[in-house]
Amino acid sequence: MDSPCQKMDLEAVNSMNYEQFLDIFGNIIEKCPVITAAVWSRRPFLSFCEVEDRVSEFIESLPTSGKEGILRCHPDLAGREQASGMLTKESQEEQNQAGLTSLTSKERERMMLLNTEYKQKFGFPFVICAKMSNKDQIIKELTSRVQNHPSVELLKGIEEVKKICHLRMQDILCKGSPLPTKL
Ligand SMILES: NC(=O)N[C@H]1NC(=O)NC1=O
Repeated sequence: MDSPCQKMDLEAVNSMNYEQFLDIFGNIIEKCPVITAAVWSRRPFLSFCEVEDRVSEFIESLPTSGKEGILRCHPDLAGREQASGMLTKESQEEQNQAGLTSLTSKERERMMLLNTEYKQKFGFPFVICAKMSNKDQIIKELTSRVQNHPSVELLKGIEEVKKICHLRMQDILCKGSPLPTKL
């Protein structure tokens, strides 16, 4: 379903050139603008929902290594990039909202240990839609998911990527992100 607070005009989106489309939707999948760039060719979209469907189709068409690659583009939660101010603005906002920027030193240490254990086991980072959670739930999930089989975690991680994408799309549409000046 399309977002009820949709402010951006679908016609305007359908008439964007790929640079404009990438400017606005380039980070709906964290640091994977190639996905947005591929999806642009599928215009015209009949709804904003269809943009997300095309993104999901693209992701599902990838082999395991490609899906793992998408997960690897995600920063650790409460990790090095956050500490050094290197997060994308989207990830920064998501981690803020989940309370991950105000962890106690004990919580931060626990997250770091678990993140390291998770990456060593699976070869990709733990991914969860931070905005749909809070720091306590995230630590609990991480503690539990690190026990899973790699094939389960690949599926779970990709499901979370799609949730993150959905909220990023909603955010763009609700904020009525300014259309590119070139239009
Ligand atoms: N590792 C991880 O889950 N990162 C992501 N999650 C989220 O909500 N934003 C991110 O950058």
